[in-house]
Amino acid sequence: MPSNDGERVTPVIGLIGGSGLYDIDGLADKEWRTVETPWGKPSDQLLFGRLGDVQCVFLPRHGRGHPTPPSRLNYRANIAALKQSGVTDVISLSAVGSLKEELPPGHFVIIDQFIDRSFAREKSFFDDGLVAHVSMADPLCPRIGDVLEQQARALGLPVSRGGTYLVMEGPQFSTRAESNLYRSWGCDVIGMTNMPEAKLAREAELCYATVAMVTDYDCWRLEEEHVTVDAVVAVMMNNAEKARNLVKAVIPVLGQERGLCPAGCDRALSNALITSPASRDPVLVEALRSIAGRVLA
Ligand SMILES: CSC[C@H]1O[C@H](OP(=O)(O)O)[C@H](O)[C@@H]1O
Ligand SMILES: Nc1ncnc2[nH]cnc12
Repeated sequence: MPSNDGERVTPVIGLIGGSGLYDIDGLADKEWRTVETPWGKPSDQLLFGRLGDVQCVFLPRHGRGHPTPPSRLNYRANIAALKQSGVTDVISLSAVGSLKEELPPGHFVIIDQFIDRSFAREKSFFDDGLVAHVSMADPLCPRIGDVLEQQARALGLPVSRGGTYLVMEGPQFSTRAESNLYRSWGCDVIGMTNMPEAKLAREAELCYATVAMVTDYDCWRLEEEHVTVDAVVAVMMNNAEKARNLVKAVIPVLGQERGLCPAGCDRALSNALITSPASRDPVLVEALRSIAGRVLA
């Protein structure tokens, strides 16, 4: 378990593996464990283990074997399960389509912004009886982003720092008009899963960063075949190896004892609750203790 003892944190690293990444090798003392949350079941059991002295928890976002589509993922249970497991820092590993010529398949983008066009998902832990508004101005943790960038460059991986990930509902891929619209908005990559994941991570005061691994050019590039699952999976076989190497390089750095996050991700709820204590729903407050206990008396 992590100790978040005042100003000192012993990090526990959470890894959310996307399409094509259903396991993580190289961990010692591996054990798949069932974790229940007040929001129901996460996508699968969580894989607990350690790399050196650093505790890690891996969750296959769609479940092992990929049974669950993006709109049916229980994002709240996934994030709550990581939080309840003591995770402090989350790395989201995701397959994405490219919306820019200069981001070819095989390229990694350390995302710094999102546009959330998903609409059929539960997006908050908070509800009637306890209302909270966290800031999403900077939705990703720059501290983790720095480490990801340094280690990716040291490994010689093709990587860009910064980029906007457009989150679509799916499960169908985009029409060409949509793809061109998102390009006209200046978006860099497109995927179906990182929202509301990043919003919920912020509400749970988790540091969260995304490595978006380009698998295809979506459907806007006329000289290219439009995206298919087969194409995504073929490229992911390659990307997965690079992602595993990146994770193994990043964990020993991120896992070192540290102070609170300079970006404030781990204190996101400090100024976010608006419902007066007397007006709070006690049942909801009890459920919220697992993710927001720090700010609930
Ligand atoms: C198999 S292609 C579409 C699928 O891949 C991405 O998933 P993830 O972010 O979990 O890697 C995309 O968002 C879609 O869910
Ligand atoms: N083109 C694309 N659109 C949405 N999600 C994706 N995941 C991988 N490629 C994608």
